[in-house]
Amino acid sequence: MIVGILKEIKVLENRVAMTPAGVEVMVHNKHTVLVENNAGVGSGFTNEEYVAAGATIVETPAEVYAKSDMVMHVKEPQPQEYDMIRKDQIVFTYLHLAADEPQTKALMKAGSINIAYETIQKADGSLPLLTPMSEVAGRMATIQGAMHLAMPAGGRGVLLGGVPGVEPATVIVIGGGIVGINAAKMACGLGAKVYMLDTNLDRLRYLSDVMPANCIPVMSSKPKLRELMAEADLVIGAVLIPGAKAPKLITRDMLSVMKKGSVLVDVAIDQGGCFETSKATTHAEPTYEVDGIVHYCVANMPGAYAKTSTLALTNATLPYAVQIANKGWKKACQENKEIALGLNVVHGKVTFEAVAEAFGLDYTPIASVLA
Ligand SMILES: NC(=O)C1=CN([C@@H]2O[C@H](COP(=O)(O)OP(=O)(O)OC[C@H]3O[C@@H](n4cnc5c(N)ncnc54)[C@H](O)[C@@H]3O)[C@@H](O)[C@H]2O)C=CC1
Ligand SMILES: CC(=O)C(=O)O
Ligand SMILES: [Mg+2]
Repeated sequence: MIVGILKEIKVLENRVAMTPAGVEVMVHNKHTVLVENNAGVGSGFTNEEYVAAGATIVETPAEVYAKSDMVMHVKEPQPQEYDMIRKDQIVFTYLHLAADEPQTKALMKAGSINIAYETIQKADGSLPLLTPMSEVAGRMATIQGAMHLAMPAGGRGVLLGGVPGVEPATVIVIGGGIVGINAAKMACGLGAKVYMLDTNLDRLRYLSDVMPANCIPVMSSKPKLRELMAEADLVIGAVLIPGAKAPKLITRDMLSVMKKGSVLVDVAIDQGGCFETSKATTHAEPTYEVDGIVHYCVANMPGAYAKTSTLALTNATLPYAVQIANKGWKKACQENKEIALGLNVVHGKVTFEAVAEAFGLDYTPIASVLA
């Protein structure tokens, strides 16, 4: 198979979908790898390193799309790429379709096979290609929240850990999954008072076992959220219903009980966001203010720490990419249910129920496209 690695074009996105080490593995499996010019530079990999690993450098994204059987990105294809995607081409990347109707329609029109990193799922419910970036984004959420609590950044001037004789800040983490536990670990380490909210009682039991004493896991409910909003200095949104649009848990009226200059970091923004007042921002202009509350809603947070993130992401994606390249998408999906669950749009049909539901489109079960 010919595998094409595209250069990321989202604002200040520095990750790349395959490292030179990954190219070596692909070439060893008898595949041809095309890498767009300078695709790896933001992550510290030169064209020469890719060539030494066996790749061919191509100049333009149009050439990558025109020649590849499977294209790999990190972030979703951008509007200027929609017309380059070919019928029957495999597109393997983060897609986050339930929050993005234009992209869903564009991929349907293209007739491509679109496999989303974020909905590939193991039998135990875990999301192996989302996990590494959730680890990065969770840790980063606390760092960004702490930075934006500084007054020059628009915040209320509270240091997360306080100092001897002065109380620490209160951090609320909504969603106690991978993003949530990583955010809370950092906030606890800095000495904040941390509440973690989740609706899954087993998860709350686990958090209660493993987290330090300054972390308080509590059952998530609207009244509890409303009560905690009044106390919060920093709120981190980290909920997920896999593949679906995020539920809006903090409504605009709830901002009125918050202290002015508090900070909301909506990590779930890639699935549409869990605060009613969230809208996606970029690393170039990451924050805006609503009713005196600072909002940070960057949809590709790990792109800012590209050297760590590219290695973490490609450790996870490569084994799946190799299976798809070795077997073709259909056999890879037939033999590995985890990959089949990544199928979101196939030959114009929406094969992920939550995406179809989000836009009132017809849903086609995966089994019928694999038959
Ligand atoms: N903005 C960015 O750059 C990035 C965003 N993300 C996003 O962060 C979000 C969280 O991802 P993960 O932590 O990996 O997911 P996860 O599946 O590990 O955790 C989600 C948690 O939310 C909980 N939950 C669901 N509904 C809830 C509710 N109503 N109230 C409270 N808790 C609820 C679940 O029980 C689960 O424990 C996803 O939308 C993911 O795509 C992940 C990485 C980077
Ligand atoms: C998961 C995701 O949206 C990201 O890594 O950018
Ligand atoms: Mg997106």
